[in-house]
Amino acid sequence: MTGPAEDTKSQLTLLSSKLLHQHQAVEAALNRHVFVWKEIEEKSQKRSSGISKTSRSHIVQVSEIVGIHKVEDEDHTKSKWDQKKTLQFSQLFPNAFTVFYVKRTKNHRWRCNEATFSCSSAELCEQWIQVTREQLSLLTNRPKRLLVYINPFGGKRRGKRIYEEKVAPVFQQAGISADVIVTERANHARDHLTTEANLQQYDGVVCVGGDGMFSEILHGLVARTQNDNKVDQNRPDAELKPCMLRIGIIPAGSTDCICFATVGTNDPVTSALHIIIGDSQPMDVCSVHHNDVFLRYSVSLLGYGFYGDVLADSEKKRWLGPARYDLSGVKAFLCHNYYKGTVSFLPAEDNLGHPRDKLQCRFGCSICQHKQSSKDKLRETADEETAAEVSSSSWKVICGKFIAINAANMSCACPRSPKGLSPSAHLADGTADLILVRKCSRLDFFRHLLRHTNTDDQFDHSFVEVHRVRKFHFEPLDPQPLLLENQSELPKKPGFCPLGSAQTTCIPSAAHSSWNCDGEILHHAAIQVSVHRQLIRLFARGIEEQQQRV
Ligand SMILES: CCCCCCCCCCCCC/C=C/[C@@H](O)[C@H](COP(=O)(O)O)NC(=O)CCCCCCCCCCCCCCC
Ligand SMILES: Nc1ncnc2c1ncn2[C@@H]1O[C@H](COP(=O)(O)OP(=O)(O)O)[C@@H](O)[C@H]1O
Ligand SMILES: [Ca+2]
Repeated sequence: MTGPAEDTKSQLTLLSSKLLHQHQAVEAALNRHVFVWKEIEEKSQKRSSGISKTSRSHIVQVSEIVGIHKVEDEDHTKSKWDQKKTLQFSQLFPNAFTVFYVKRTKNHRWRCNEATFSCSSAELCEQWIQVTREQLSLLTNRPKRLLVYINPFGGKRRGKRIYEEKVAPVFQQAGISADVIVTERANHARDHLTTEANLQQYDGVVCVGGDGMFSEILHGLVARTQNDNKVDQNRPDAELKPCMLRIGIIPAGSTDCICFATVGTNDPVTSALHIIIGDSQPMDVCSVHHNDVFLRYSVSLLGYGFYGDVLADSEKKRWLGPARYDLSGVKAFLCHNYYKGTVSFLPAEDNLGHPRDKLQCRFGCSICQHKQSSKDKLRETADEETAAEVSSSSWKVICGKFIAINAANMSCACPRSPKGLSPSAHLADGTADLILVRKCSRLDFFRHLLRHTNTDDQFDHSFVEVHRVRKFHFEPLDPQPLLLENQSELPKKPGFCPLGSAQTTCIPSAAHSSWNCDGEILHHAAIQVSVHRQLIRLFARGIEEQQQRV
């Protein structure tokens, strides 16, 4: 908190002078928080026109300045054409500097804007650059050195190009140095982070790829942190140590749900700018165990049934790129499998809201800032038997036939479904939204799916229920494959689903489905899941409520 004296200090003008901007005289000023410039009206102009126009002023937050540079003859980050223009400019106005800053555009996209100012002397130009850089150096949340992993095969295989053409130039403008590793195999990044990387020299880790690549970084960093702190990941009740390094995501994958749900868009330049200004978004992580053996962590979707089947089928179609999910989605929809099982869960406290309360997690979300009380903690650490004594609202058990069981630890918003699987799920509240879709007709399931793409409530169906939970377990019931509808019409080849007929049936490839854990297949159907509140931090800020324009 800043007191009144501190407030006055922060508003003190550090530098103020008349400069030239786009052939127009401006009064520019810098204090600890903002850089402002205002067009100066020529007196003679005012008199002759007889109208006093309000002069335009521009305000840039210091926290959103990317960098400041002297206009030099040579700038290798620019194209040949831009270099030529810069050369001409610097000959006309020798003492000029350019400020690079964040500009908000449509749909949560950010761009790096620039404004050039020429000064009356070389000394003044140097002074502007030096004082502004001093202010930027006071912003200690900004990373200086990053470790970057690029998956060259993610999404449309554009990761390397996206990094080199869109991200590296802005990192350079911001004075960030990056050590880049292009991965050579799956789990290369995870293994390097877990055992090899010298993490002390970095202020953050960046992944260029999709949700699968993010998952590698997550597993590497969390495992490394637990190993360093002697925490046993195999214990489902272990209190995991939070990771110190923040993670940045440059989206270059197929779904990009983690980036989309934490930034509001899947745009590489926007992500790079959130990294540069040092944003920080805490995030919950689910740990998944099978019989006291650690399986994986998840931050977005843990899906059994429909999304598990989509993923298992899509793995065979990787060559199709992002379209594999649509094809496998249609196939799983037509197969229309359901699975028997028992779900038990520990509901979250009422003060953490409800999946249907329409309170979406946004920048500065108050639900995510809510501190857990000691009573809540006690209730959470108690097991199923003793929990009943601690609180009346303890573990609940539901048996049934499910088309899908989805645990959304965050909204899971992505370009396919801009509001996500659970539009009101929170990024950092210590809970996940558990969505149970019971056996229903194909038409009803289609209606439910369709509502993920429009504004209708996907939970407003008799066969769907949703709970906000801190932990849950799943136990599959039936060891035999479940066959739907006309058994007589079964195709001979297992796993083959004839397309185009609503009456056709499909043999599930197994009695059980598999779990889709952030895009990775889990081979155990019986799992125990706990949400670990704010275990990691991203270079993001959550989705901004209103578009502010500079
Ligand atoms: C009728 C249209 C229905 C559209 C329903 C869309 C719901 C989409 C929800 C997506 C949640 C995504 C959660 C994130 C998962 C990712 O971690 C994970 C890995 O991502 P990566 O490859 O980038 O590493 N991605 C996925 O598992 C992909 C899930 C995508 C599922 C797409 C399903 C499409 C269903 C189409 C059914 C169409 C029925 C049409 C009948 C004629
Ligand atoms: N060099 C590599 N070769 C093959 N697979 C890789 C490589 N680097 C990462 N992977 C793996 O590729 C998978 C998909 O990566 P991801 O970046 O999420 O793309 P997509 O969104 O298209 O699935 C992940 O499981 C990751 O572990
Ligand atoms: Ca959550």
